[in-house]
Amino acid sequence: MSSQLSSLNQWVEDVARLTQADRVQWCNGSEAEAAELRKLMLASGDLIALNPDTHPDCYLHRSSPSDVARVEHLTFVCTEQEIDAGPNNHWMAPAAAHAKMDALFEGCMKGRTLYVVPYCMGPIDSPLSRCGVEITDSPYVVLNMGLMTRMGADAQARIEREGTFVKGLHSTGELDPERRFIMHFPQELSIKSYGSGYGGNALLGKKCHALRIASYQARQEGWLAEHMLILGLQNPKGETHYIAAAFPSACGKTNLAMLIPPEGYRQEGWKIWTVGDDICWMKPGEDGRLWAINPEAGFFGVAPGTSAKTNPNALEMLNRDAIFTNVGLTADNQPWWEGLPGEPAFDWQGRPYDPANGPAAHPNARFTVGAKQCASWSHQAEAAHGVPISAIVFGGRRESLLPLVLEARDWTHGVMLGAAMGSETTAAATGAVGVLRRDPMAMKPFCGYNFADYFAHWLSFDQPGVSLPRVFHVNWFRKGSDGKFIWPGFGDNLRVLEWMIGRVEGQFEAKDTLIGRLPKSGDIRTEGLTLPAAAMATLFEVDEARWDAEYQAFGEYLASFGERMPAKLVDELNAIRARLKPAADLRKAANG
Ligand SMILES: Nc1nc2c(ncn2[C@@H]2O[C@H](COP(=O)(O)OP(=O)(O)OP(=O)(O)O)[C@@H](O)[C@H]2O)c(=O)[nH]1
Ligand SMILES: O=C([O-])CC(=O)C(=O)O
Ligand SMILES: [Mn+2]
Repeated sequence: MSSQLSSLNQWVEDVARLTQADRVQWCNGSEAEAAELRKLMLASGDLIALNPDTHPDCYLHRSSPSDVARVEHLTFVCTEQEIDAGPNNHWMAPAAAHAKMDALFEGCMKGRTLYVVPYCMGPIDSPLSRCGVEITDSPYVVLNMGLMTRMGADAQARIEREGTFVKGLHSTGELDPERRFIMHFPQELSIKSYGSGYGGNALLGKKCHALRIASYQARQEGWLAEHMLILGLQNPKGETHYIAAAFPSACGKTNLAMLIPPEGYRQEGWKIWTVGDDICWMKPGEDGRLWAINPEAGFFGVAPGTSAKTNPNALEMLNRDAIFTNVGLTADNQPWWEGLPGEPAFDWQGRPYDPANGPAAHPNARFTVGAKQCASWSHQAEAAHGVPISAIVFGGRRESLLPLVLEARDWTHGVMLGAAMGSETTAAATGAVGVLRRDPMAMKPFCGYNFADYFAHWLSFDQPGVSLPRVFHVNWFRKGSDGKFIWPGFGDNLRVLEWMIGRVEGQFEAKDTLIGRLPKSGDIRTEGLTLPAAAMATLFEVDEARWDAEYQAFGEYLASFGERMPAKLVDELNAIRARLKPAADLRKAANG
C-alpha cells in the first residue's frame, strides 16, 4: 500500500473513531451509488421528487430555515500567526480551533453513515488541478459534490499517486447556529466545518478548498485562485478570446458566463462559450500568458431571477437531472422562483404560498447541475492546459459612481481597480442586504490570507517577458434618478465585451481620463437598444469630487493593513489622487 493511501486510511479511521460513525462508505462516484443515495433521501424526506413529466430526475431539498447561506462571521482562517490571516479574515489559533472543532465532532456521527468523498478540482489529468477528500455525514453533500466536482474512483487514484490532498471534515451536526463553525487550516491543507448543510459552508471543494485553501497554496506556488467566471467570446471571424471576471456573490457571474448574444449579434456570428461560472485557477504558461482552468464540474447557481429572458441557457439545463435547494413549488410539483411565469403553490419552507410570508423561493435559493448540461459548455473546459486569458474583468453592484466599463492603464493600475472594488451586499451571505462594502477582487469572504500579501502577489505577476491580460472594471448596476437600472444588462452585456476584445485586438482607441480609459462615444454599439436619451452619457459620467471621496476612503482602507501593504499599490493610488483633487476643485469653481 502506498504511504498516501495509508495516510488517507489512517485519517478516515481516526475520524470514524472520533465521530463514532455507525458505518463508513467510500464513494466511487458511480451512478448506482448516486441512485442509492437519492432513494435513501427520498425515504427520509431530505429530497422531494419533482414532476417527472416536466422535470425528470429533478429533486427539491429544503434546508433548515436558519441554514440558507454562507456564514462569514463563523468562518475562520487558522494560521499560526494572526497577521498571516490578516484583518480581512476572522482568525483563531490552530490549536484552539482544533480543540473547539474536535469537541463538536466527538460522537457527532453516532447512528449516521460517514461518507468518504475523494474529489479532483479541475480536469482529472491537468497539472493545474488539485485533489481533496471530504468526509461528511450528509448524503446531500455527497450528491452535490458528485455534480460539482470530479468525484470518486479517478480522483482517489490521483490522490494515491500524488500524495498531497486537502482534508475536509464536515458534519451537519445539529444545524444549531450556535454550534456552527467553518475553520480553515491553510498551513495543514485542511478544513473543518460543523453545523451547516448549506452550499459554500458544506460543499468543501468549492469556497473552502478551491478558494480559501487554494489561494494560500497559489501564493506559495506562483498561481492565482480567484472568484471568477471564465467565458470564451467567439467573434464573427470564428476566433475565441477567453475572459475571466470577478464579481461578488450574486452579482452576475453565472449570467455572464452563459450569455446569449442579442439577436443582431447572433446573426453576425457572435457566440459565448461557458468554461466556468464561479472559480478560476490561473497560472503563467511558458508563453508568458495566463492559462486558466475551472476547478469545478457543475454549477451551484442562484435560482431567483433565472428566466427565459435573463438566462435561457441556465433555464434549459435545469429541466432534468438537477437538485434545487430552497425554491418554491407549483401546484403540479414543478420548481418555482421569482422571475418565472406561473404561480407558486408552496414556498421554500413547504408552507402554502402566502405573499405575507415573503418570496416563494428564498432569495439565495440555488440549483445544482452538472456543467455538461449547459448548451454553451465549452469543449475547452476539459483541456488539461486550460485556456489563455485575454482580459480580466472586475465588477460590482454599484448604483452610482462606477461607469459601465473602464480600462486600466496597465497591470498595476488594474490590480488597484480590483483592490478598490466595492459592492452592495446580497443574500448569498447572512446579514443585511444592499449595504456597500469593500470586496477586493470579489475575494473578501474567500481569500485565505492577508489581503496585503494578496495584493503583493497579484502585483508580482508583472515580470519581463510576460504578456498579461488587459484589466477592466464593469458595473451593470448603475441606477437612474428613477431608481431603475440604466443599462439593460444580461445579453446586452456582450456589447461591452465586444469593446474589451476590440481593445485587446487594437481595434479601438480609448479616452484617457483620471480614473482610467473609457470608450470613445459610439464604440460601444447601442443599435437595437431603447435607452433613455442621456443614458450612455450618465453611464460614463466621471464626477471627480465623488471619486476623490471614494479614493480617500480606499486609501484609509489600504492604510488599515499597516506596513504590509505594498507601497507600489499605495503609490499608484496616491498618484491618481494627486490629479483628482485639483480637477475636483476646478470643476467646483467652474460650477460654483
Ligand atoms: N440588472 C442586472 N442584474 C443582473 C445582471 N446579471 C445578473 N443579474 C442579477 O444578479 C443576480 C445574481 O446573478 P448570478 O449570475 O447568479 O450571480 P453570481 O455572481 O453567479 O453569484 P454566486 O453564485 O453567488 O457567486 C440575479 O438576480 C441576476 O438576475 C445584469 O447584467 N443586470
Ligand atoms: O458559496 C456559496 O454558497 C455560493 C456561492 O457561489 C457564493 O456565495 O459565491
Ligand atoms: Mn460564488
